[in-house]
Amino acid sequence: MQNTAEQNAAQQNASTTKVALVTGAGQGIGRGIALRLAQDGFDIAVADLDFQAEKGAGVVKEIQALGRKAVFVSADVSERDQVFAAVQTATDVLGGFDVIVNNAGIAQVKPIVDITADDLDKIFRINVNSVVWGIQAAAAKFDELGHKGKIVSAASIAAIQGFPILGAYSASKFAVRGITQAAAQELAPKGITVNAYAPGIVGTGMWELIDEKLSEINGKPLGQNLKENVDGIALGRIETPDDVAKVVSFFAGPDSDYVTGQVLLVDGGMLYN
Ligand SMILES: NC(=O)c1ccc[n+]([C@@H]2O[C@H](COP(=O)([O-])OP(=O)(O)OC[C@H]3O[C@@H](n4cnc5c(N)ncnc54)[C@H](O)[C@@H]3O)[C@@H](O)[C@H]2O)c1
Ligand SMILES: CC(=O)[C@H](C)O
Repeated sequence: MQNTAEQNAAQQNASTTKVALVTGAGQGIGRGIALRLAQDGFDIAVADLDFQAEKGAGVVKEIQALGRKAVFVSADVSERDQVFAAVQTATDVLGGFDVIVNNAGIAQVKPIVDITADDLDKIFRINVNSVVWGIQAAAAKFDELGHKGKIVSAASIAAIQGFPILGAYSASKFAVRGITQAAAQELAPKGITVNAYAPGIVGTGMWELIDEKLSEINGKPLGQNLKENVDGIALGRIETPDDVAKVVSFFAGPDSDYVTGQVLLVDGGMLYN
């Protein structure tokens, strides 16, 4: 049977339009990544916790205004079944699955001597287990769809050098680095690349919280801890979500096809390797 021009066009679109799922995309760095990948031509699943649904819907509208398809998916990334369900929803609604960005994460601001078992359990479930679930869900979906894919996760400067009073957080981000290196080697035979971005001091809700908690601990005025950290950045300004999104765009796109297992510092010049 001969295809009509319309069928050909639909097939062409299905084979060229790519789908990315970004976790923690209701605000901050995740929102920046979702918008950038939409500009790159991806249709986007905006995943976040249920209480972020309104913000997520706003990001969906921003993506649609860029001419791409988008959907909000409610998911707690610490729950394996919710991550798998989010990948399935993205595939069903957007018609494919090519990239996962395991971006969602939390910070905890506490001296090591005060960290509890519950603290560690919580931060590892959200920052580390989530990355494993995201890798598993994406790799299974790429297999099912019979193509390669890209997995990108959020590390941090705290994945390269321990950050004082962010000990549990640093440990969780070191773990993301280890998982990224291991998964890259395991999944390379399938043509799946696994990389991570390591931002420095990004002006989001996370640093508002870190600054506030540090100030409670060390008595410095609000804004002072943030300022001191920004003062140490060689490029002389605080980082924006867009600065981070440019690196994720590279990892999600074809220019990084020969790059895997890497954790790329995007910190304006704080750490050097
Ligand atoms: N802000 C920084 O300076 C900085 C620096 C380095 C790395 N990072 C990392 O970048 C990522 C994004 O940070 P941000 O600054 O945008 O933080 P943010 O707090 O502004 O946003 C985090 C998002 O993740 C979501 N989230 C939290 N727990 C979740 C869960 N269990 N399931 C699903 N979503 C959840 C939140 O609802 C929120 O929308 C994090 O992994 C963070 O560790 C941030
Ligand atoms: C929050 C974060 O990862 C760095 C320490 O700014």
